[in-house]
Amino acid sequence: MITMDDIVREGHPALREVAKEVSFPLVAEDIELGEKMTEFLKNSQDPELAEKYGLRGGVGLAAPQLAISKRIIAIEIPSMEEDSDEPFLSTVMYNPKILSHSVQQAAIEEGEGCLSVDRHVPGLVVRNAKVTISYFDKDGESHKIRLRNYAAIVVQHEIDHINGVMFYDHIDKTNPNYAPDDVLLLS
Ligand SMILES: CNC(=O)c1cccc(C)c1Nc1nc(N2CCN(c3ccccc3Cl)CC2)nc(N2CSC[C@H]2C(=O)NC)n1
Repeated sequence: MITMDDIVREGHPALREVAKEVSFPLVAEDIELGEKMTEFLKNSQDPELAEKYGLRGGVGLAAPQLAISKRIIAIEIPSMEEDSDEPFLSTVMYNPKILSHSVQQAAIEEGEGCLSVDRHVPGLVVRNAKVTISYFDKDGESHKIRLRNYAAIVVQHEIDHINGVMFYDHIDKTNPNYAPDDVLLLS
């Protein structure tokens, strides 16, 4: 299973590379990798397992964070309703691509965290509020989905990783809390 020891931290070159597309049909290794990334995110969200294995909670993970320079991301966003067992978004995206996005921008009011960044970096990470994404699933099927708000932010954060971009690259240097007047602040 993937633990925090497998996640590379700032300074590792893989975090600043443009990752390579995967080809289809996927090799077994890339299918298994996606499954292990999803398993990590689920474990990281389980209080007992997170405690037991010392995992930081995450809702997204990109292959470059495992020093694997491939365009693979895993998203595991739990549903907002406490009682529901179904996650809001649970998927492994191969060769994800932002096809289009809204003019409207959004940011997490409390800022963003990253499993590869062992420090608190304050500031607003202003992103597109809505994005249309294309990606392939493990069977090579093509998908096109529209995401908004928190899910859109998470997917953009992970797609940044496969392009060698870190969330703090987006934070305004002179005024980290600068908010464009019509940005949607999510909390
Ligand atoms: C500096 N302030 C902050 O970090 C910050 C501060 C407050 C609120 C938010 C919302 C913040 N921001 C933020 N919180 C998260 N989590 C909240 C906790 N959660 C989680 C943790 C444990 C169990 C289950 C779960 Cl669900 C996991 C996800 N995740 C991200 N990001 C940025 S996009 C990719 C995503 C990611 O997975 N990062 C590792 N940002």
